[in-house]
Amino acid sequence: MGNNSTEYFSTRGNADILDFAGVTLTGLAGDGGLYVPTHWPRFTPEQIKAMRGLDYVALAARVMAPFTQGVLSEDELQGLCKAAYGSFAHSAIVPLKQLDSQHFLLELFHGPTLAFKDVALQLLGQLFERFLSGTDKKLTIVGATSGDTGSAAIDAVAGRDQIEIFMLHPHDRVSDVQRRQMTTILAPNVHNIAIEGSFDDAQAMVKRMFGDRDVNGPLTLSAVNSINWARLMAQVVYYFAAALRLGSPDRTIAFSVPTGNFGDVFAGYVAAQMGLPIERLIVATNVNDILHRALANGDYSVSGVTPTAAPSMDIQVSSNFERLLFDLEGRNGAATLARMKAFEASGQMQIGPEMRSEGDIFISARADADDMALAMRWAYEHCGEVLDPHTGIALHAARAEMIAPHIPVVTLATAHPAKFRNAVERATGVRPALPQRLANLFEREERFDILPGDYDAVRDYVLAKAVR
Ligand SMILES: Cc1ncc(COP(=O)(O)O)c(C=O)c1O
Ligand SMILES: N[C@@H](CCOP(=O)(O)O)C(=O)O
Repeated sequence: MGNNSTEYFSTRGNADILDFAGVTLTGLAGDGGLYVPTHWPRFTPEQIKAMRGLDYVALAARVMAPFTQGVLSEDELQGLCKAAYGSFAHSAIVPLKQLDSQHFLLELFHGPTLAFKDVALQLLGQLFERFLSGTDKKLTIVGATSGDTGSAAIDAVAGRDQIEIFMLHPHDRVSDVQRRQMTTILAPNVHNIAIEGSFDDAQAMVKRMFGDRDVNGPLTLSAVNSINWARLMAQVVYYFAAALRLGSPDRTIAFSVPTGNFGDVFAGYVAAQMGLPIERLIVATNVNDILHRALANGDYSVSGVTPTAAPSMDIQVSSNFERLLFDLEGRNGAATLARMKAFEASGQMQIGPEMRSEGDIFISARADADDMALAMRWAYEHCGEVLDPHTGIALHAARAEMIAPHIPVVTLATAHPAKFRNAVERATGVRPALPQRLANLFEREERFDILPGDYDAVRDYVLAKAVR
């Protein structure tokens, strides 16, 4: 690690300190915690003003450079971002649309797999290539998906020589388009596993494999989920992009974010720590509302996962909430470790009012099926916009929360509506067509294995199939 490298430590305080290349390749910290930079870098208002007019690639490199210091220069980052975002179907990469006098949509779904995950995962694919090339290292990626991370990660690494990927999704709980986007990629380094269980079960198995010496020893594991710091870092950029277009830093902005694993909205929190004037981050959940309960009244208690029409948000245990808890605990690793261990044992955690008030940039709202459908209908009938269900939930929250009328509220549009054609048709009467690049998706051959929701079965499968 170079002397001036940005350093990363674990939220649980008991893992190796790494530089940017180290955290990117490692994924989950050795003590089970999540890596974060040892301090949040901060831009002055003048530095943010100087970002006005940069195109997305140049902006991305400028915003991310403080996190890659000592490992990648801003110029090197620009080269990687250019390669990553070349496959996006919109020249603005993340176009911003106005809905009414206060509300805006930030479209994050113009990447190859039609969800916001591409913004980070296309870059992560480039980063892996950069850090592995010239070495004889081989990475085995184990990931869990409730529908979108899976295809975006597979697209980013399919066919790469030094990487093999095992992606777990909950059987029959993702949309047919989402499943086919993963299971029709037949590259030999891609393994799709449908597990009998929920996304939470899949995510727990993935984390357990990282700590299992019988797996993470013979294999060198890495992560594509948002437990990997590089994922979040790339997502910080679009908060800057939207806010700059709306007049930041001279104006404060609110964002409404459809939330499941707390990664996307945590990236907004990071943008605020870096000096972007964010008025509020609205955490929008579906009926799997643990985050809404936690932020509204301190009750972070797990209940069963209910399948909904917004399946990518059918999550209860939100990985990145630990990164927020770490900050709310005053960045105290021992306190965070004790809190997380107690939660893992009991499935319950109380967050006191003083601690919640430290995180008062967040507000939250929960949308049920009717709220979601009404918001989707409003967007279609009043603005001519066909939204996917996840975006519908965030738009419901954006309109329900009382944000002062002079503050623009940007709803993150996280997926293309065609990924959820049946739910969109039920809500709006419109059946969105698949974009040209996926037009023959339903004619392609699928390949995946179905496994019981049992850790040993999944671990044995990975060990048997992985090429060492
Ligand atoms: C379309 C869509 N919207 C929202 C979310 C929730 O994002 P996060 O898990 O980062 O909170 C997901 C899943 O990550 C998703 O796929
Ligand atoms: N909603 C996600 C769940 C995984 O979240 P991640 O951001 O941690 O990868 C999905 O679509 O897979």
